Amino acid sequence: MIIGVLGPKGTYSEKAAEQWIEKNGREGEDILEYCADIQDVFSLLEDKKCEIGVVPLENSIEGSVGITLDRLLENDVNIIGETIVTIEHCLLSRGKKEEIKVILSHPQGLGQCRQFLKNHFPAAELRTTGSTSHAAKLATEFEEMAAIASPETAEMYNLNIVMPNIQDRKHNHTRFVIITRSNIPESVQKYIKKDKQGSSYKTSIIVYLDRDRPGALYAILGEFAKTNINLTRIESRPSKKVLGDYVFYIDFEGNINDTIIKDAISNIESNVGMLKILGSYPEFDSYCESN
Ligand SMILES: O=C(O)C(=O)Cc1ccccc1
Repeated sequence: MIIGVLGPKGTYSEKAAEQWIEKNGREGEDILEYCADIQDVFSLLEDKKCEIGVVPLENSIEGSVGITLDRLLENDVNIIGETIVTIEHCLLSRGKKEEIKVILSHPQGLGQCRQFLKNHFPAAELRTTGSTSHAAKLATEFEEMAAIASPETAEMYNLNIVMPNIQDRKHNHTRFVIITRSNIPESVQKYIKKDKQGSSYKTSIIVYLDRDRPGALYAILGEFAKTNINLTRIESRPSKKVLGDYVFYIDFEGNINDTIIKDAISNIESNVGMLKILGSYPEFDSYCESN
C-alpha cells in the first residue's frame, strides 16, 4: 500500500504513519510517498497516487491545523483512523548556539516553541518550511541556520542537538488522522474490516448552518444531548464566504452504523445547510488498550 506523508524522511507525520500501521497489523509491504506539504498529501490521494494519507489535525499546544481542516471539507476524503504522536522538539544545527541567526520549522513547530524562541533567540529570523525534517535538511547548508525538529532527525541529517526539549509545554501531543478516498480502495478495506473488536468508535462530521439564527447551534448540540451522545471536540472555522460565517467540525463517540447515531445525524441534516460525514473510526485510546 502506498501511504502519503509529509517529507522528507523524518517527519512526525511519518512517525504517525508507522505508529498506525504497526497498531493495525502490517499487511505486507508499505511504501511511504513523501510530500512537500499537507496540501500535496491530499492531492496525491485525489490523484490516486497513494491509497492512504497521514496528516496532522490538532496539537495540544498550538491547536488546529487549519489547512487540514480546510482540505477535509473541500476534498472527497474519508477519515479511517487517528493516532496521537508525542512531540519532542529540539533545536538542531551544524553551528553553535551563538552562531544561529535563522530558525526554520513547520508553522506548528515554530508555534509550539514560540516562548522559547522569544526568550532565547529574540533577534533570529524565523522561516516556515513544509515540514520539520525539511527544516532539518535546509539547516545542513549553513552554520547560522537551525531547525526545530525531532531528535531522530538530528542523526538522519547529521546535525547537532544544540538544545533539547524546547517546546513551551512539557506535554506536547499531535493528533494525526488517517485519510483515504471516499470510494475506499480495496487495499485499504482490510485495515478497516479488521478493526477492532471491543473498540470504541468515534465519528467526525462537518456542519454548515447556512443562515445565522438564534439557537441554531443549540439545536444541533441538543440532538446529541437528547440521546446521550458524547461530543469529544467542536471547532469552528471560517466558511470563507463572509466574515463571521462559520462551519463547525464536530467529533463524537459512536459509529455511524449505530441506529442512535444515524437518527441523530438525520435529524441534524434536515435542519442545516450542509452536513458532511468524514467517517467513523476507532478512538485512539481504546484501540491502544485492546491491542
Ligand atoms: O513537520 C512535521 O514533522 C509534521 O509532521 C507536522 C508537524 C510539525 C510539528 C509538530 C507536529 C506535526
